[in-house]
Amino acid sequence: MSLKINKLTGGYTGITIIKDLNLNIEPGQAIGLIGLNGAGKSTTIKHILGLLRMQKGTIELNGTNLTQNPSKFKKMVAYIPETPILYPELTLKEHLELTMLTYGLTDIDKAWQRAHELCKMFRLDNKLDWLPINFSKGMQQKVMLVAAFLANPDLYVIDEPFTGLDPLAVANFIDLIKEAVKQNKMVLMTTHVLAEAQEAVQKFAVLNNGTIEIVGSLEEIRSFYHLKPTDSIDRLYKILNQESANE
Ligand SMILES: Nc1ncnc2c1ncn2[C@@H]1O[C@H](COP(=O)(O)OP(=O)(O)OP(=O)(O)O)[C@@H](O)[C@H]1O
Repeated sequence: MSLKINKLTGGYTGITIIKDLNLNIEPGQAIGLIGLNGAGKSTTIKHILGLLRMQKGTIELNGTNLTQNPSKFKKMVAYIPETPILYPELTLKEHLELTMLTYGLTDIDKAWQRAHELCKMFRLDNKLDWLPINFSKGMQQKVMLVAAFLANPDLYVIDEPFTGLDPLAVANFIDLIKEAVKQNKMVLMTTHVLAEAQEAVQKFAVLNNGTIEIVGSLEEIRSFYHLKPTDSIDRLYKILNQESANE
């Protein structure tokens, strides 16, 4: 049981963005993927979601190879995008029903009990008949969260989780990630908000020049990039910027 990305090389037609990227996530591990704008965080995520064709390398989740068995692989993954993706013609209730169907949740009573708990947590419990057009951006994001945690997959892939959520929702979200980690789930989240992310993840992976330069705690990363104890962690981005300018 684990996510294993081995020597991934990929990107877009005619453009290589990711080069020989290796990353492992073990059960019960949450990793923050960090790097400058344009470093390739979203591109890496798109590869894990099977949305881009790899040029080289392999991606395996719990022994299932993404290229060889994409449908089995994708059922073990829930994606929480930065910009919510909802069906305009489906109500919140119908989105949740669709999630139950897609992820094969067979115990419907138990699934609805969990759905109600999650909706209550994000103050959506009296909005089951609402359509996405009636929701604010933050509320739409919460619908994505409810659906993902209802799906209860082995791997959560989360893009910039904290933008647009109120502090109460951020705290609830972090609690849900911690709970998932306790249940041996895996989490990969991209973020620029290191302080909040640090509450949810144990380690960060630094993406630079198309590859992962180091995976470690913020302390280990500080030491890897020779940051002084008095330096703010934001200085890391200045160093990465200089490194990519020298490439
Ligand atoms: N559809 C696309 N076609 C071609 N190039 C793309 C496409 N999407 C992104 N890129 C390029 O891929 C590189 C990595 O972009 P990506 O979106 O993965 O960065 P990121 O690390 O997620 O950045 P940010 O922090 O700004 O979200 C950039 O140079 C970008 O211009």
